[in-house]
Amino acid sequence: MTEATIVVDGLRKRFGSTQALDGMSFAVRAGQITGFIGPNGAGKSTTMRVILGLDRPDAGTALVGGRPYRTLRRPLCHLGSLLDAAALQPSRTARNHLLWIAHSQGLGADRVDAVIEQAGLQAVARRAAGGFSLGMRQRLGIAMALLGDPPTLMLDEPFNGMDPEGIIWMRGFLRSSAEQGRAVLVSSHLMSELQDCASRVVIVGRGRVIADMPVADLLRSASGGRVTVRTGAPEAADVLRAAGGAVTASDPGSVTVSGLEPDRVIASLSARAVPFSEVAVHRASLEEAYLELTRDAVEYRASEAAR
Ligand SMILES: Nc1ncnc2c1ncn2[C@@H]1O[C@H](COP(=O)(O)OP(=O)(O)OP(=O)(O)O)[C@@H](O)[C@H]1O
Repeated sequence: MTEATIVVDGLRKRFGSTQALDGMSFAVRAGQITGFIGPNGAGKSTTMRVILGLDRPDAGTALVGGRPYRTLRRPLCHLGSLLDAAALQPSRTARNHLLWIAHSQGLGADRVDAVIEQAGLQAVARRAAGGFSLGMRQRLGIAMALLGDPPTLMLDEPFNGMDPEGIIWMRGFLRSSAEQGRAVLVSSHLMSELQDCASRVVIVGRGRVIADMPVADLLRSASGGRVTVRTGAPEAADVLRAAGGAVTASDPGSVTVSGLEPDRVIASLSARAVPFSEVAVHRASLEEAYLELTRDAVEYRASEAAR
């Protein structure tokens, strides 16, 4: 297993009566995009702020490369982050903004030109950042995160305000960062943005981790092993039950069964000469899997609000 670059262990944080973090623990590994996903208020931003030393936890630890972020001598060379894309000095050009940060970290102008190119900002680098769209600000934030060429990136809602072209660009950027060996933690409350991009997801609700697993496993568990058979044969459901399947839906044109592999479904029907025309394995989208897992966390919030 690759070395973990961010390790969060047992974080707790209370704001007044709100328990924002309630035992948050997970690790982010090199060469992977880890999606950090949860409903509004689940504690994603607070966790990221704690990792950066911007909020102090009531309990627990957050380490970057084995050390607290605040103790790192050149932090931008360890962890690049995008937390609030709107936080800019509006009259400063994008390039000057980057030069200013680079200078404060002992980095040269060569790094500034490199990240302007990596973030696709060449055409607007000499314009005042105050006039940037949110999508352009996100790109400027990405450029800032890359200044120190860090092994780890942590991005809070980087798809916010991006147009479809920007979203595709961002996915490509995240993918190539992971391919280069970086550890990438990306928060989002939209699963669809991370589909086909994250290899692992940490799903959170109510300040703690609900699921932490490879995306492929999450999809497999959410699909529930359901198989739909297109058949008009009335005996199909009974045959599949007799083979050990649980029939979850049955209508004149099809039967849906769980607990049987597609091969077994085909073999059972064929053995009894039951005619069928199609066998389809149900694949859950990441969105469906996520909604299934976070339903309780969301309902909790809704019922709290209703009180
Ligand atoms: N500075 C603060 N003062 C008071 N409450 C806060 C503060 N920061 C966060 N909270 C509360 O802590 C909880 C977690 O918030 P957080 O922003 O970490 O969630 P999130 O998962 O990032 O949500 P979102 O998807 O909406 O950004 C929320 O109930 C929020 O209102």
